[in-house]
Amino acid sequence: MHLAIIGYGNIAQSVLRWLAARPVDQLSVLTRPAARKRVQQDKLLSAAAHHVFVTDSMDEMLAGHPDLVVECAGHQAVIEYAPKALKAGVDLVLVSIGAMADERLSQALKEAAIAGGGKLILPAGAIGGIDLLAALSLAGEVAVKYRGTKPPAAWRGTPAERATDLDNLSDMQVIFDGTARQAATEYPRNANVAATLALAGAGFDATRVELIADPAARGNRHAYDVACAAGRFTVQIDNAASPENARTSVATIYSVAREINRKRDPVII
Ligand SMILES: NC(=O)C1=CN([C@@H]2O[C@H](COP(=O)(O)OP(=O)(O)OC[C@H]3O[C@@H](n4cnc5c(N)ncnc54)[C@H](O)[C@@H]3O)[C@@H](O)[C@H]2O)C=CC1
Ligand SMILES: O=C([O-])CC(=O)C(=O)O
Repeated sequence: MHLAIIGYGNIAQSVLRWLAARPVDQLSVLTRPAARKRVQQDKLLSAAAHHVFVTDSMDEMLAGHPDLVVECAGHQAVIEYAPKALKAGVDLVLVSIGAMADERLSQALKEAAIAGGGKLILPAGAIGGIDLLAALSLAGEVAVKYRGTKPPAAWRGTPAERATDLDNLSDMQVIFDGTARQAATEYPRNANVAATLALAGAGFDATRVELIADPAARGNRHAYDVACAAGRFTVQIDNAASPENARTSVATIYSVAREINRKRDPVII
């Protein structure tokens, strides 16, 4: 298998650490130009694959004909690179799924997938139960309410800083109440789960979202309720935060790992 990864941050490096136990044949990594030399020297790469290529050019990456591209670099990188990969006919795992809240970008990605033949794969990321939600939403209208809770530090550098004094919170506080579209747009590094639920279920405008800063939180809690004619269910996960990026839950890393296995294994679940 030839795996290509866009970005070389917490998720990318953690996935490569996991790959060392079962390396891929070829690995291409797309970094920012300033990081390319440093990344080339990282021993994680040679442990994760038999042949390694590091580049800062998407065209160069696609010229190697990867079997699967995994984007884990953020919403701006989705705009820059995702349509190109799909147009080239390569399957793409979109980790920064909240970028799909932009209708024009979402439409452009679908059109690129149709034109090129690459599949746009939307992973479960930090949440679970997406299989059931997507199935039930085929049976009729679903009502979905999501609550995302993280420690105050995970909300630094976001609009939550204007809503509350993150450094002096003594109790949990709702820092956002609105739609999944607003949440994914205003919190691009913290509300991808809201977008995942919206895409699997009721859509970006009907999915209700609360984001909460909680000084007592030890990790990232994602909880949601689903109600529809075919049934009701509730999911709650208390995710451990990634050591390298407290905003990102460890489950996200293994959701990417699962998508890599789904591409290379004969039996998939
Ligand atoms: N679907 C889900 O449930 C989740 C999705 N995410 C998404 O995954 C993204 C990555 O998460 P982490 O790895 O924890 O973040 P990170 O900040 O540790 O790593 C992102 C890396 O991408 C690089 N990058 C950014 N723009 C780039 C570009 N144009 N070209 C090449 N490299 C670029 C950065 O330099 C950085 O090294 C987040 O920004 C978030 O949008 C994160 C958590 C959960
Ligand atoms: O990793 C998580 O806990 C979820 C996250 O950041 C997001 O939804 O963007």
